[in-house]
Amino acid sequence: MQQEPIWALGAMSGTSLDGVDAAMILTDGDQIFEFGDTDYRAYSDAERHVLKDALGKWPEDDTQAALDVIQTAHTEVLAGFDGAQIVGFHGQTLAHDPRGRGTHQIGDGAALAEALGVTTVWDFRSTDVELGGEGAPLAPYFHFACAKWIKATAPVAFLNLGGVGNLTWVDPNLMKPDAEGACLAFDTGPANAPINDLMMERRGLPYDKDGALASKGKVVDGALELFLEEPYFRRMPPKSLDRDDFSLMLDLVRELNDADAAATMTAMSAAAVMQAMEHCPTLPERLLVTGGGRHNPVMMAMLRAGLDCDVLPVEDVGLNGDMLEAQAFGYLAVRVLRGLPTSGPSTTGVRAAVGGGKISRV
Ligand SMILES: Nc1ncnc2c1ncn2[C@@H]1O[C@H](COP(=O)(O)OP(=O)(O)OP(=O)(O)O)[C@@H](O)[C@H]1O
Ligand SMILES: CC(=O)N[C@H]1[C@@H]2OC[C@@H](O2)[C@@H](O)[C@@H]1O[C@H](C)C(=O)O
Repeated sequence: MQQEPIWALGAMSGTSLDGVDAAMILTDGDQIFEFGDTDYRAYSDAERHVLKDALGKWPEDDTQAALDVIQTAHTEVLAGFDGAQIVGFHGQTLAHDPRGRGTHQIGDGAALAEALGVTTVWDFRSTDVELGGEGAPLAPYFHFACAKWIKATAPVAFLNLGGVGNLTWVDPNLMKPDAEGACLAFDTGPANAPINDLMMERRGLPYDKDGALASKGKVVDGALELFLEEPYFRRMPPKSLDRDDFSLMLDLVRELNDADAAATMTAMSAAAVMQAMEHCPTLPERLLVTGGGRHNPVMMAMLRAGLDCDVLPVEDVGLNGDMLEAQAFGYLAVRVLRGLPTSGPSTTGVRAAVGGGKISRV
């Protein structure tokens, strides 16, 4: 039975620890009806420091200071929205080891629900991991809805270039995202996180703005080839990564000058995407790029040079690449509320479609 669409407010704090993205979306948990207001709340340097210190920590560790930062920042930004009927609260991933210790997001959804007076869905990844899935990526079912929203009629792929990269191949001709053959999704490899680490180490800067440093360097093939020998690329999807799983990249460029190191690392992230495309059932006509990496012209040019399909920022099809993840968690919150699955065998590798997420009602 068709249910009424409701306004959901999604919030995401990503691996790059820059701040909280928040966005409204009108959905019935199946279709997207409308995108609404968005906002962003940056972390102060002190807050970012606290969060950085907590990366890699597990539930038994003391992460109270980081939790306080997450609760404060989210409450502040989300309280500025009117009309939300439900909140989707991702929280902050501190550690992700789905085949080992599990996955760990901090964020107290019950406290947030109480502070905002709005029912909140949170802890989206644990159930999937407990049932044998990767717990990530979770945006794919939302990407499927986006493919319908942009009225795609042929397979299309979404690429999120955040700290880590993730890809969703979608066949919009199927009815539901959990139908067999509708989605294939996985993390491609490192995207911006190692480049940011290099910039911090070599230049004391948070990132390579507009690929300025990479554009002055040359790609060193030997280092790139060594990188591509990493077994992750040959593992069949679904598969997922933690932010620092590829910290070895920094060692591969240790002897290179700053510009060559930046160019080579940017090429590594692009090459990881090219490897990923080989796993897709078909080469899509369009690769729609979201996340901060779409602002890096060097990375985009490398993708365009290496792929035999159109490589476009999602803005070219009317989506907001800064807010797609926040919108995704609003969309997923409505799916959880309505008992619809949020992941399945082709997105996280979980044995059967599963609806993750706790609901804290007010
Ligand atoms: N103009 C730009 N030039 C180059 N890189 C950029 C630019 N703008 C953003 N970036 C990169 O994008 C990153 C932020 O991307 P994004 O906000 O998608 O990450 P995130 O959501 O935290 O990550 P994830 O999706 O892995 O959780 C920055 O840290 C930077 O590396
Ligand atoms: C464990 C975790 O938080 N993973 C993030 C991270 O950032 C990008 C990539 O790695 C993706 O797997 C995921 O986020 C997006 C929003 C997702 O779940 O789809």
